Amino acid sequence: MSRPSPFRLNQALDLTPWRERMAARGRAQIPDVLEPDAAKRILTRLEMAPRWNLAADCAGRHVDLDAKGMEARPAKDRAQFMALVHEQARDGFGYLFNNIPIYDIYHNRKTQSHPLNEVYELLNSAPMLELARHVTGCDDIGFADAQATRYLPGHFLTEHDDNVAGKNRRAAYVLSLTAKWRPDWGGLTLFLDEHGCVEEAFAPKFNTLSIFLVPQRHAVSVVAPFAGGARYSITGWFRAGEDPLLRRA
Ligand SMILES: O=C(O)CCC(=O)C(=O)O
Ligand SMILES: [Fe+2]
Repeated sequence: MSRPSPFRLNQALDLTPWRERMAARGRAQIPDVLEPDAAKRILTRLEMAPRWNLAADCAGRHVDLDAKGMEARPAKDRAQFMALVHEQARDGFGYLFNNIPIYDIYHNRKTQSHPLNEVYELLNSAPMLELARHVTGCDDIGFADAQATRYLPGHFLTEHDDNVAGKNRRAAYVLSLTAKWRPDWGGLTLFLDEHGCVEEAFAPKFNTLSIFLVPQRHAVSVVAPFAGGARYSITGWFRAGEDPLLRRA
């Protein structure tokens, strides 16, 4: 028997404007998406998480390091690592941010009591998937994958379009849980047109759900050295069909 979810959508949400915005522009930023208490409790779980990975593209290779372990490395090693990450980002696809792989953790039998499993369940709850189908018009959305992300000063994600063959990603989402943010701290989700101009930017905002259709060119601008906090989100994709990992024995 499944447990009742501790996290619920805001029952008073009117999705009409966001569905219209999505139809017109392929993206929408929905405020107050969860019950406020739910958003606060998820943020607390992220703030208390004992381990964050440092995810990066280092010389063209994806690496997942232990964020705290990296901080403890000699300055020379860190500088060498950063030089490779920056070189990759300059003209290619690059990224540097902290993450917790919620989807993988949920599907790993060894971590059945992980505090973020309920976040996977929220994203895959009937009301959330119904919201995603309703707002995007993609009726075949059947599940969501998810990771928690934390962008600290210097973190970024360069331009890409989220399109990966075989993943059936219909729409990307970013559930922002950043309690206090200023757009001049960076960390903006930038949407780019075919000329490389910024069409629109979504700033982190507590308890908002950004949804945008795949494929679509976008980037996360670098977080400023003077940012007054961390940019916390749950991000992933609403995907067509059944979650392939639910078919385990
Ligand atoms: O965090 C964001 O605003 C966007 C994240 C993103 O584009 C991605 O993970 O592919
Ligand atoms: Fe993306």
